[in-house]
Amino acid sequence: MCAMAVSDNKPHAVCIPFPAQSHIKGILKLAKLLHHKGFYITFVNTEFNQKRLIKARGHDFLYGLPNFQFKTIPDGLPPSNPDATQDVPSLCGSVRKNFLTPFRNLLANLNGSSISNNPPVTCIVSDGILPFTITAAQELRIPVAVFWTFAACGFMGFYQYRALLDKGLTPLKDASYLTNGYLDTEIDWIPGMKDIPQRACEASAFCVHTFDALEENLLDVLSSMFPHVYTIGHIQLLLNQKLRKEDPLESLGYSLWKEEPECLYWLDSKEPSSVVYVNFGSVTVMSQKQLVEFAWGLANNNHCFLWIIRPDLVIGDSAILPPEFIAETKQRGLIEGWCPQEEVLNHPSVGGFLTHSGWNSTIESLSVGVPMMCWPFFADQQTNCRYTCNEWEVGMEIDNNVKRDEVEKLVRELMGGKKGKKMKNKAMEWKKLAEKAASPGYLSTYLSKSPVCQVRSFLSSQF
Ligand SMILES: O=c1ccn([C@@H]2O[C@H](COP(=O)(O)OP(=O)(O)O[C@H]3O[C@H](CO)[C@@H](O)[C@H](O)[C@H]3O)[C@@H](O)[C@H]2O)c(=O)[nH]1
Repeated sequence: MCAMAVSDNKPHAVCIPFPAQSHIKGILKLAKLLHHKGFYITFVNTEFNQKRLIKARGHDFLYGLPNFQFKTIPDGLPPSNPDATQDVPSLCGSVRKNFLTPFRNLLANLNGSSISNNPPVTCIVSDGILPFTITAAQELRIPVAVFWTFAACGFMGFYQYRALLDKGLTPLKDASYLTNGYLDTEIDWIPGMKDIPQRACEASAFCVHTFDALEENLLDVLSSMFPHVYTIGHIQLLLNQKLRKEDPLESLGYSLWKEEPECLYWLDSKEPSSVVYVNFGSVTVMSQKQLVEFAWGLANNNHCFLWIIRPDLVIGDSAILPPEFIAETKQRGLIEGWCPQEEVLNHPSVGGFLTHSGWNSTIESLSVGVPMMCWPFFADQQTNCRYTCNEWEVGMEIDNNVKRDEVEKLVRELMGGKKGKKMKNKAMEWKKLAEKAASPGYLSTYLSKSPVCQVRSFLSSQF
């Protein structure tokens, strides 16, 4: 009688992310919260990503966590660079074709009492973009909560793609449509059920990584489309409250690349709000020419910068920075391959963030009051950028065809101009609202205001 008997009574959540960095991070954070709520957790990675996590964090990170285990499934893709993000379209194709069978087998093994060492599976917590998990949950007749690591605006953007295609509004006919006024076409229809990304409405709960003050109108629309929509708040703020420093889960990290924490010491040596932090996330790539434009844009003003250049950031080759740039900026620039981003954004020396507008980077920046310069690349990033700049008023967009003069000008504005100061004040307002949305006791205020509930009520009531 012992640990096993205690575990036996626990609800058991099988948590599965889309197999890419930001999704793994988001779902792993949610898994930690669920574990804190008393769940037994099985966390499912692809074999490829599990190897990367072990390489970046050491083998021990998989073990020694009570009631928390990692399992793997194959991704069905041919071998690729083990230190680089896999090709996203190929991954999406493989998720559709190859993931259901091994996932189903894994669930059967977890429920096969003779060989498993865990309680029976009681629910699935799945990334919103993995429809096969809904099939698996229906087969086992257990609830499935989908978690969107996108904002509500990003989700709605994806949702509109379908309608835009159906109405023939996209793709654009030719390059002249970029400049002939076509892009000002007003989108004035109300979303209809037929366009909802497939299967999401079959989930037992629909959780979004956002907070209500940020996206109130869209959340109201979403909650009229789905029966159980929950905003989770900025998940790291919840974790900060819940997990004590000595909690073994605290040390469970998320990065597929080895983090280089030395940059935090470098930041310690800088003045408050004096450093531009530059990071394009885990998927964005750029040409060598674009890299050089960013480099000279950063060099041609006097601000310090911390620039994270992933080994696979530049298309088809390793990043080559001009020696003159290195010489000119060596006193005020630091270049690393990957960093503990949230600690960097939280550092008092960071005054602005040049980002690709991935959702995690955006909400991480908003939640600590750091204004942004946005260079969106693909997917939800253009939508996030638009909201960051126009709705939340904490960002300035850089043209896709990036030029050094524009980068130089916008960095200057961001770090000390009138607009930069206004954006900083606004970012501090969002920070307070994000903290409020994650504070104890916030639930009741929220429930009385809107039908969208917080994930905490979902966690305590669903299972
Ligand atoms: O040096 C680094 C760089 C990034 N990160 C973390 O990696 C995540 C990056 O996520 P995100 O900003 O969302 O960018 P992508 O990695 O590009 O994320 C993909 O997935 C997101 C949804 O999860 C989408 O919003 C993006 O458009 C899509 O590209 C964040 O949590 C960062 O804190 C680090 O810890 N260290």
